Amino acid sequence: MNTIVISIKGVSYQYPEQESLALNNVSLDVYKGEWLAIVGHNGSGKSTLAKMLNGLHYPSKGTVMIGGYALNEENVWSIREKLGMVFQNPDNQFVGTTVQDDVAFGLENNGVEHGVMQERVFASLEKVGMTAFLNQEPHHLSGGQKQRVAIAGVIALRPDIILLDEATSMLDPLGREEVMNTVRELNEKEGLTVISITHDLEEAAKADRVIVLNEGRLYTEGTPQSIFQLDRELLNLGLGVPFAVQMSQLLADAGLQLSQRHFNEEELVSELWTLNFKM
Ligand SMILES: Nc1ncnc2c1ncn2[C@@H]1O[C@H](COP(=O)(O)OP(=O)(O)OP(=O)(O)O)[C@@H](O)[C@H]1O
Repeated sequence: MNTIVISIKGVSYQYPEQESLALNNVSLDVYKGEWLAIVGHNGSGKSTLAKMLNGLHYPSKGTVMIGGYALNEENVWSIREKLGMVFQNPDNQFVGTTVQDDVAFGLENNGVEHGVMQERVFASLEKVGMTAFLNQEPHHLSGGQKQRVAIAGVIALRPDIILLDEATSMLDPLGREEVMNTVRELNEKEGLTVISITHDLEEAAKADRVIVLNEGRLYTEGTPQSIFQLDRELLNLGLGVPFAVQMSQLLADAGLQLSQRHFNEEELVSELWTLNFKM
């Protein structure tokens, strides 16, 4: 995991007519094949960073390199081939009248030959477990299914990096799990580099590495384990530690040693279930 696919150096960004910086001297690297979560309270700069990585904003100061290209107007289309985005609202992302038309849209725009396009559409839908819905109209799907189709549309274009900008925040718990499992498979089996921008720390717990933004600055970074140990500091930043982490800590304080620190309720319950309590 040592190849750098994104390098951000000393980046600042200021919106016109805003006094404070939306991004303030941010430096970070993203490594090939990792799953990086970027978390932060409202207004911490997450969306500004996501938009920058998609070439919608250019740094006021500093440099961004993505897949070997410097971020500038000349390279923006090459960069968008390397980095695909999935956005928050599943309903705003559809352009096709059927699932397969939708996934084919980007390929058609890129002039991919018909036979190749059909193969890629099918393969992409297979990777997200949606081949049974080829001819369905997208608006008949659940939120989680819609986001999986959106992901298929992105991976059909074969990017190296996928950026999920709050892609699960409008979904119910089942939809969230569906999307997260899909992303995990793409990350593990296909080696896709994943950046997930989220305010949900339970989701961030699934990442290899977490970056915390606060008021436009990189506050800290580390494994989910090390970030959750910040506990009260996270609360001060407006970020809640997941319930399972707090509960595991309370149980440990009360003398109940669990085999590991659990990040979600299902894992915690499945261990607690196996324990025999002496009354
Ligand atoms: N289009 C805009 N014009 C002016 N200021 C903006 C604009 N978008 C964001 N900002 C400001 O930039 C700062 C960072 O906002 P940003 O949306 O990047 O944060 P965020 O972490 O994504 O927040 P949220 O979780 O609420 O989306 C905030 O102070 C915000 O008010």
